[in-house]
Amino acid sequence: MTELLTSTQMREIEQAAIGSGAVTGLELMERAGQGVVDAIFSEWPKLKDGDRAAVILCGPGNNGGDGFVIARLLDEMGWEVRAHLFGDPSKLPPDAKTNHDRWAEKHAVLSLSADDIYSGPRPDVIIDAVFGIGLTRPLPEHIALALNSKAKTVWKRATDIKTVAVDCPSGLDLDRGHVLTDFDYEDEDAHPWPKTLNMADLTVTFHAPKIGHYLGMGPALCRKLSIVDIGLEDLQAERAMLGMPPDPSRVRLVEPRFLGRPLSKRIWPKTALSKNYAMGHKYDHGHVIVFAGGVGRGGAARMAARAALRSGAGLVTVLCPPSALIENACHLDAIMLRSLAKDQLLADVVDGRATGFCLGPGMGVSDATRSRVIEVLGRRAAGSSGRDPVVVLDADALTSFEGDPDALFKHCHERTILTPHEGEFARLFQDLSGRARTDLSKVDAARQAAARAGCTILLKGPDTVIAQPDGGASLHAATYGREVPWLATAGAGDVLAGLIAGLAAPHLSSDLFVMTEIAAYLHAEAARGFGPGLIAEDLPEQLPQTLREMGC
Ligand SMILES: NC(=O)C1=CN([C@@H]2O[C@H](COP(=O)(O)OP(=O)(O)OC[C@H]3O[C@@H](n4cnc5c(N)ncnc54)[C@H](O)[C@@H]3O)[C@@H](O)[C@H]2O)[C@@H](O)CC1
Ligand SMILES: Nc1ncnc2c1ncn2[C@@H]1O[C@H](COP(=O)(O)OP(=O)(O)O)[C@@H](O)[C@H]1O
Ligand SMILES: [K+]
Repeated sequence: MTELLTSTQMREIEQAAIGSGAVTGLELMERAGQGVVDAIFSEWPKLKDGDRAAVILCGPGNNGGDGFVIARLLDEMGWEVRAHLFGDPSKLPPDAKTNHDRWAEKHAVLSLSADDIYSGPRPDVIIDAVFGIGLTRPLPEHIALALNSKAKTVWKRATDIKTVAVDCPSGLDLDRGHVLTDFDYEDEDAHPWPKTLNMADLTVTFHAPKIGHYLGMGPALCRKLSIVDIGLEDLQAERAMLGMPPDPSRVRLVEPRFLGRPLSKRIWPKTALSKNYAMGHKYDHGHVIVFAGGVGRGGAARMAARAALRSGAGLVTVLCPPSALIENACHLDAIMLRSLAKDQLLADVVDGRATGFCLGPGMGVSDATRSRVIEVLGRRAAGSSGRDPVVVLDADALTSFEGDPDALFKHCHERTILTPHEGEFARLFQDLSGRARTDLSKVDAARQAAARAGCTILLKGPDTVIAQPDGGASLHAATYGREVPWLATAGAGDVLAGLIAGLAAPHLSSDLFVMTEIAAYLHAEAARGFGPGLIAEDLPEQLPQTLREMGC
């Protein structure tokens, strides 16, 4: 699956399946438990050999029920199994109780505390089936201590003991990717990570990944994600393939897959790009205008301009103050250059054929930047194209509106995109910032911001969220095998702004949201292709190879 579900959506899908009579809750629990066991042997085939032992940690809900299924299945395979329960067995929900009782007929059910677990013999596998999508509040402290990844070091060769999380490492909020905690931070201001961390070697989830698997701390705690089909597939298929407008009720992952299968390179991103059109004239591919700052501050804009030209724009022009003309002329060839004095009108130097604008990188935080942004947002569709020019606002173009964001939002139109990192986002949307949004996921914060600003928002990070005002949202994840920590380098965001402008400016390109998804993907793929040691200048130069590899 390439759609990420909320806990509520997962419950609805499960309830619809049970309500239709297609399956019972008990059958789903059996498939879930079997799926976890299969995933373990697929990940570590050697565990099939020899005498093996498991510790199963079960919680008070259906996640715990999955745990008792796993305990029974491993026991039937000859494993030495110890099951621990947190909670009162008489209060377990019906299916979990059935599986608990089946286990308890023949085996002891131990209590769940660090002392009880770690005083026992060394297992090969620890199964964390304490909480899944039903977590509503921070873990009780004694459970957090029992689940602390460091606790298993009391056993020899602790790093060889595999921890497998059922649905998620317990304590992770699957809607937000936060760890709920109400005790002991190491140092709340410096790094708001909890003191005890529950990290899995493998996380097995059911039907589809949940949003929290991909946001915030999710990937660091889940480490590796396996999605198990429990037979709900036909009931809630994905609806919106990449390249098509997003389904506002879902969040899609920006990766070339659909319905669990790889998407052909002939479809995405190729068909969304204007350079598929063999007869195209350079103006058909759009003219992007990038605004540069003053003397010595033009590098950011030049990198954005180069990314715009490499990604598909037919023409790119850098506009700079007259004083910076010589500096820029020394650096630019294929990219055109014009000077624009502070009091000069844009219309004096840019004709109506400009189809894309990129403002912010290196421009300076000032009233002059604000005025230019508003002037550019006032330029609307020219001629018969019917499409407003795309306007990408990044960095200083955003910060210039700190304290008065409505002055920006009232001018934004549907071909506008704001591309903040968390710091810039907080300046425009203080109440939705990382610190403020305890009850809101990064995805919902970006959705609300997009609705407020009336335009598309790309909120950066290893978990980059793209959202539009109708709630359509996607998540580009540089995680689970696509890590590119070396992309956290000065100027990488400037390149992304230029990429979006270059991809979305052509007349024949798909809509802004779809092109922004492609930009985020290309950006990370170029960084992956180049590898460690990357600096921002390398990104535009890597693009031809990346585009070729993506079949464009
Ligand atoms: N929804 C589905 O489609 C399926 C769900 N299954 C399993 O069922 C799980 C969901 O089951 P539940 O909805 O029962 O939820 P959980 O088992 O995740 O937990 C719910 C229970 O924990 C309690 N609780 C929550 N936070 C607590 C805290 N901090 N301290 C103490 N108690 C706390 C709740 O009051 C409730 O009793 C999934 O994660 C999955 O493992 C599977 O059996 C397969 C199908
Ligand atoms: N750890 C990371 N993994 C993957 N991508 C990252 C990571 N950190 C930052 N990025 C990406 O790098 C870019 C940095 O942009 P930004 O913060 O605006 O930097 P700058 O202003 O220096 O250009 C963004 O596209 C962001 O998503
Ligand atoms: K769990």
